[in-house]
Amino acid sequence: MTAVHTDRTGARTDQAADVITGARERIDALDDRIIGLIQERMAVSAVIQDARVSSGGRRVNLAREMEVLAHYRDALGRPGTSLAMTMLELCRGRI
Ligand SMILES: C=C(O[C@@H]1C=C(C(=O)O)C=C[C@H]1O)C(=O)O
Repeated sequence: MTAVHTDRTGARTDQAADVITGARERIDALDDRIIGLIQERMAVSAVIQDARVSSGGRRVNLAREMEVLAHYRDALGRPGTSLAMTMLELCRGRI
C-alpha cells in the first residue's frame, strides 16, 4: 500500500489495515452477542410485563425503570442513561 492510499479501514499502512480488520471482526462478533443479549432481555421483560398486565396492573413500572437507568448510569456515565432509555423503549415500547 502506498502512503497516500486508504482502503475501507482508512489506514495508511498495511500493518494498520491488518490491525483494524482484525479488530473489526471482533467488534462484529461482540455486536452479534450484544444484539442477542438485548433480544433475550426483551423476551424476559415481556414475561414480566405480561404477568403484571394479566394481573390487572400497568405495563410500565417507573420506579423499576429508575433503578435500571441508575444501574447503567453508574456503570457507563451519562451516555449509559441514554443507552438504558433506548433499551427500555425496545423492551416496553414508547411511553
Ligand atoms: C420488566 C419490567 O417491566 C417494565 C420493563 C422494564 C425493563 O425492561 O427493565 C422495567 C420496568 C417496567 O417498565 C419490570 O417491571 O421489571
